[in-house]
Amino acid sequence: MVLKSFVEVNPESHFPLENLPYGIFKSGNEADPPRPCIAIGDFVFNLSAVSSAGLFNGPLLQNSDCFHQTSLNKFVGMGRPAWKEARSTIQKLLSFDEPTVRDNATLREESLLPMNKVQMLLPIVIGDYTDFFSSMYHARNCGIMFRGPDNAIQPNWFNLPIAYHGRASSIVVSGTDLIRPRGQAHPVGSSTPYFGPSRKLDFELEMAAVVGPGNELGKPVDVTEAADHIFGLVLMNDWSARDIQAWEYVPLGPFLGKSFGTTISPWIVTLDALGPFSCDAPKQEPQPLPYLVEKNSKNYDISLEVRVKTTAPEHESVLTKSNFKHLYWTITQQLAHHTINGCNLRPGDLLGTGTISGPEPESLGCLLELTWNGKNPLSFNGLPRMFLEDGDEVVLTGFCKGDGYKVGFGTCSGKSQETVDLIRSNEKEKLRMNEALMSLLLRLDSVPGIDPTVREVRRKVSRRIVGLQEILDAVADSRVEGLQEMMRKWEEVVVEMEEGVWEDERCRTTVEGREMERFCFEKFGFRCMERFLRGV
Ligand SMILES: O=C(O)/C=C/C(=O)CC(=O)CC(=O)O
Ligand SMILES: [Ca+2]
Ligand SMILES: [Mg+2]
Repeated sequence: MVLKSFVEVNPESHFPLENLPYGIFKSGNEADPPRPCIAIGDFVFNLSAVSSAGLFNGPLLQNSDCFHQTSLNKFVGMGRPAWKEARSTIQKLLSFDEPTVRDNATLREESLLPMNKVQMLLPIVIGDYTDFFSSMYHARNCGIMFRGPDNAIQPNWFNLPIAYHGRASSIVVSGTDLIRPRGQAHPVGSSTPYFGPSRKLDFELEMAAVVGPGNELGKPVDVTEAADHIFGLVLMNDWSARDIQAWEYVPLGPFLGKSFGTTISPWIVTLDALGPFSCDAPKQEPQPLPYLVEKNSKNYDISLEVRVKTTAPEHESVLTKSNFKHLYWTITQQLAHHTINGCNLRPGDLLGTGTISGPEPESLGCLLELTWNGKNPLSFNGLPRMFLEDGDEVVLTGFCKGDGYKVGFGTCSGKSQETVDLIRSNEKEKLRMNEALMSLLLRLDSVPGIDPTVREVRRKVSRRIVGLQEILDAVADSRVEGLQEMMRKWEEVVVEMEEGVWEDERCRTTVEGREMERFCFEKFGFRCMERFLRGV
């Protein structure tokens, strides 16, 4: 039976009375501090206001200040009895027949705020973040790509949940722009590594467990009690720069290829809300060692989807549809394994599942797999596409399907920032690009040009570099116009110059022309500059 709230909830909404996910919101009023809330339909329910009104009257919460905090850490650290008490109070207060909030106009106005009028922040202060590698399909695909089919999955993978220690400081909430990372890479077939913006920016469809009560240093959590240490789940995108990652990860694992950004959804859906959607986890063969054996090994049936919105007007593609139930290692096994050496977890720590790929080609959880490391481009709006470009917005979503309702996570989205936007907002970025153009001119000077054809090419390339400097200045100076207008003008100027200067076949076919192209790609790596320099 569908629970009914006095707050109207559309059947397609991710946030009915059965869900009640937790977040931290900031109201439009500058003076109001961030506060805990839950989502109900299109509203947030301010738990600080509810607590101030004395409505959390159970034994664990009535004298607690856990809802007057700027993060959920204190509440999640209180453990399952407090979570259950809060859930039952909130569910009652919001139910259709309960007059306490429904019929109190002042309290209603204070506690129920339209979601589109508030800003959602990171729900927790994340002290530590670990990312697992728990989908067998993902592990196998990566293994085939990197090591070939004969030893795709390393022998340890079936015996323990593999993970790496991630970077907590760069975890951001959905809606935060991402800056394309720069780093070292070493393309196959090249003799030297280069430095520049990543050419293989990727997303990873993941979910992550939010740790509730932690454990004392030296005291592992038993796998049968691990669920009591998990408050809930969020959607997570572990952005990955595949070129940087491939060059750096042997022998100590991922480092700068992943630590530049990780996005999570603002809503934490509790394990209590997910309970009705639990399902059997895959059978594990060989049976793991006793400390990882669960009597009931549970996953959750959560449908997941990734869409990408490109800068082409209104262009959106669904890239993949997967499901949380495909994970081989459960979140409780992950947590038990994490603590088995005595390592202590703390409230608010985040445990990523790893990329959640399924068995079908349509259920792969990252572009690395979907394009087979760039070998099989996808088609975006009719154009071939291997990895993410500036301005692409990646949107993860996920929900459980109940009978007449959904228990969902909302969205987890992030956009790789447009370079023009960066130039305008960041003086250092403009300087960096100017320096790159200057060094390009210097380098051009060192290309010998005795042959008249080469001299001619050099002259044309240097004119184009000067043209680029002018464009850069124009973009940076023109602060009054909107971004859209700026983009339109930028593209127009680029096209104009392409037509005017780069019409000569020789520029594209000479060694110098190709050298310039490679150099600019490494230095800038962004779409319009590349196209401009390539003249295509
Ligand atoms: O199988 C390998 O050698 C490496 C695999 C990966 O690094 C995959 C990866 O990006 C890990 C992740 O899903 O975060
Ligand atoms: Ca990952
Ligand atoms: Mg990442």
